[in-house]
Amino acid sequence: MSDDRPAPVLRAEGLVKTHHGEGAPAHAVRGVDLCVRQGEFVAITGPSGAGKSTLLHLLGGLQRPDAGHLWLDGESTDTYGEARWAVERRKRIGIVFQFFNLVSSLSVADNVELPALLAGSSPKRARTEREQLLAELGLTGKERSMPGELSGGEQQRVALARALVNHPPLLLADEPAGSLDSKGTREVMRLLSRFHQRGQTILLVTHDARLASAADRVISFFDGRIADDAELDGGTPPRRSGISGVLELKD
Ligand SMILES: Nc1ncnc2c1ncn2[C@@H]1O[C@H](COP(=O)(O)OP(=O)(O)OP(=O)(O)O)[C@@H](O)[C@H]1O
Repeated sequence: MSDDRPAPVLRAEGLVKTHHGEGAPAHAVRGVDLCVRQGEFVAITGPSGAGKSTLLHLLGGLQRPDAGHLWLDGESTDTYGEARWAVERRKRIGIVFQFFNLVSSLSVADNVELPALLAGSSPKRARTEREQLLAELGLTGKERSMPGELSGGEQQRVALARALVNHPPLLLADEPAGSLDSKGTREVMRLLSRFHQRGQTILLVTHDARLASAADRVISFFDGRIADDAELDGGTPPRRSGISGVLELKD
């Protein structure tokens, strides 16, 4: 049977992650199957402690699953170690976090250019990419500023520029508006929507259902599992596996 849907950018099967802290083990991700296709804007929403951030960390290779498999652009990540993950992430996955995670000792320009240089871009190319992105994100003139001199909203826009400078096929965003005021929140969501409209594949984690409504597919995450998966804006709804809440999206 032919399948004319866009190719999967990311596919996960049977992901499991338990955190072993001081108290009882936290079963943060209990078996997740997921497929994100090129051009999708997917929001993962759910209550605090549901396991959303852990799932995003697994999908971005920032943590390793206890069980399960993950493919990026159809390529298995099973054999990736830390170093390989760092290389692949630089090329394939941009990540923005709630608290920006900019390098405080580097200027705005250097924060944005660094991942491009690490990925092998020439200084000229890194500079051109940085200039274009900062202009697009309304940050022209802030190049020489240090992150601590910027508002939260501006810092998150710098983080967005840094995440996108290598044109990664996938953007992961973990509560990107979680530490912003309502103006900063609107701005970040507007920018995510704009990049999505241009074809950027985005996976957004948020506890805020209003922010999730900017996406075209919303996954409800509860107690380490996918409880619901819904297309908001037409398209073919993903297949569901019923009450277990675990998606079955085999290609
Ligand atoms: N590094 C860790 N060590 C121990 N337990 C952890 C760790 N990270 C997360 N947890 C636990 O795993 C569970 C899921 O946490 P996670 O941060 O993934 O949820 P979340 O849905 O993103 O929550 P929030 O919306 O509050 O960020 C929680 O019980 C949390 O306390």
